[in-house]
Amino acid sequence: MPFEFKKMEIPDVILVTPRVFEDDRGYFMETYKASEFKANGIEEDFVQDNQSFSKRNVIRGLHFQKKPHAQGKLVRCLQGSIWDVAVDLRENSATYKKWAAAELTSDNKQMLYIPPGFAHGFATLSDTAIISYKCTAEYCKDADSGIRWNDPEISIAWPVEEPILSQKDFDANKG
Ligand SMILES: Cc1cn([C@H]2C[C@H](O)[C@@H](COP(=O)(O)OP(=O)(O)O[C@H]3O[C@H](C)C(=O)[C@H](O)[C@H]3O)O2)c(=O)[nH]c1=O
Repeated sequence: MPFEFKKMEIPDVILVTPRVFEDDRGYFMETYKASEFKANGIEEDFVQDNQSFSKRNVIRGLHFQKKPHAQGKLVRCLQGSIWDVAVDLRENSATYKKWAAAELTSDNKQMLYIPPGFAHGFATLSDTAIISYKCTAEYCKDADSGIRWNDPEISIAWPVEEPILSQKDFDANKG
């Protein structure tokens, strides 16, 4: 089994651990396989890949796209380490406005699946971090939305105190 799938405390959020094949040259690993993922609760198809580079203490988020452009995301950290967060915004969910998080690093090679209907954000824990993530819907600027990274109703225990934010994310703080 090349992947291990572990449901988080919000069961639809899934932590995926790939099998890493190491040898004298370095390592190889599969990072996605439709048959394995579909058999383990990640049934959506992915249609767009993104990559971003962030400096220490950057928080990107919390972002989501409004229906019918809601995106699921499969996030992994290629360099450095991030603290990745999913917030359940599905109003009929038993875990509405609850959050789940995982530390994704270039060493642990773990991936977090965040389903459509969730907000996503992360904090950069290393000097720099590069993430790559697959999306189940294409970017739609008009559907782009977000909630405050430090929304008191959600109260995420961020490991960063005075984050570096984009103007968009900073302005979200003005409520
Ligand atoms: C997301 C996206 C952005 N853009 C353009 C729009 C802006 O001119 C520029 C930077 O976008 P933004 O500041 O929204 O980038 P992030 O703050 O990294 O946003 C992302 O961060 C959180 C963590 C996410 O999960 C989302 O994928 C996304 O919201 O790229 C595109 O052209 N295509 C895209 O798919």
